[in-house]
Amino acid sequence: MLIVADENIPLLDSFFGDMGDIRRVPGRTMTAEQVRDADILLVRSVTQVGPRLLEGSRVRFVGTATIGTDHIDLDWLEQQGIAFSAAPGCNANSVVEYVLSVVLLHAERKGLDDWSSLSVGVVGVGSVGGKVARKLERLGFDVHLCDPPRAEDPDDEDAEGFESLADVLKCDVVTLHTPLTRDQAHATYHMIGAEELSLLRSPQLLISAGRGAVVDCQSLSDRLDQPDAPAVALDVWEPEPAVDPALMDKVWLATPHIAGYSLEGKVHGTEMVYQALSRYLGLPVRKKSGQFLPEPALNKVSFTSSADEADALRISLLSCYDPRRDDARMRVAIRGDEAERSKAFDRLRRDYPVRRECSSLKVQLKGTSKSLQDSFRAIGFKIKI
Ligand SMILES: NC(=O)c1ccc[n+]([C@@H]2O[C@H](COP(=O)([O-])OP(=O)(O)OC[C@H]3O[C@@H](n4cnc5c(N)ncnc54)[C@H](O)[C@@H]3O)[C@@H](O)[C@H]2O)c1
Ligand SMILES: O=C(O)[C@H](O)[C@H](O)COP(=O)(O)O
Repeated sequence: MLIVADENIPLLDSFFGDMGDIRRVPGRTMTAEQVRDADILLVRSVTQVGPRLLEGSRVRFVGTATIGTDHIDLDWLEQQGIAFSAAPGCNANSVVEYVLSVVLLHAERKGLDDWSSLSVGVVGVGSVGGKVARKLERLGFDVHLCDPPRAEDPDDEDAEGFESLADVLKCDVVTLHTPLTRDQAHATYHMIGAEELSLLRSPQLLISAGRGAVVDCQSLSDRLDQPDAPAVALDVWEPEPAVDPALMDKVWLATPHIAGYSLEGKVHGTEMVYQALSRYLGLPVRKKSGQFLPEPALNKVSFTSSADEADALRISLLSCYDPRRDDARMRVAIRGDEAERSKAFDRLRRDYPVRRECSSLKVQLKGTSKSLQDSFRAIGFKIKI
């Protein structure tokens, strides 16, 4: 069996080595020629999968080690009888930690003593947005939710209290977690356009961590030229990989589509596709991720009752993930003509440093308040009292 795989899928040999021969190819430029004799195709978000890539090939199973599926022509795969699996939720926690760190830095920049005094609007309340909302609620934030497809779904038992997009855009922070969809009810392509952007004003913060084209980035660039523009944190761009350097200069935090790039998120993505392929082939479905996610023995911090509680939370969260490091790397790397910028964007992603989630950090909280301990638990740290 021949498996053709994006070379940037981690742990290909460890997960798929016993299943067949693996041919690694660059995902961004994958060609029909490279996949023609494959039985299995494994991709990430940068490969467009549809008739142009697969017509005339032997491929019977396509797996994407990602949450998003907007790069896959799902209808065509179904018509062809080609099995498909994504990795829903694999890196949701990583995106949540990106959002929490961005909100923390925003509150700090605004000089707020209590970050949870901010109201947060979550647009798209699925796997990622739902987790963002639950964690923020546990941390005491005033959270508002917008998800019209769920609000209209009669079978969704938890679909309560959803608000309109216009109402949610009144929050201090608005964070976008919808898929990119076109030609369907509540399509999200350019959902945040000139009109919506005119409703967002300084000192509000817009975070975009779903897909770039959910925001009309030309309108965003124009809006950011105005003096009352909101602050913006962009993890996803329109277009990628050729990020517009003028837009990058105007946004507060610029990161190269890495919100989901924790080690845990990447390993779980590969494992979920491996398990789906095992089921498809009728092989035993094993869990292998644990061996690649060791407990980092050195990652321990401790605070006592004398610690400033806000500082303890801040130090711990930012020591796990500080988006300013990714922002700094991106601003240095993205330069030159379109081809150079595209290469730099992909290089930043390919060579991304190992990033562990908060659950990998052991925090000792001797003699601290119950509310601080609850906050650490809500974020996902392991705590020792
Ligand atoms: N930046 C990153 O690194 C990164 C990482 C993971 C996922 N993503 C993106 O985030 C998206 C969401 O992931 P998920 O796991 O939460 O998906 P999901 O399918 O679990 O949830 C998406 C939610 O968005 C809702 N939605 C759809 N159209 C909407 C609209 N017009 N307005 C408001 N809500 C709408 C859906 O009803 C659903 O509840 C993915 O599709 C992917 O594109 C980005
Ligand atoms: O959809 C997802 O899971 C994320 O956007 C993911 O982080 C994309 O990563 P890529 O496949 O582009 O490496």
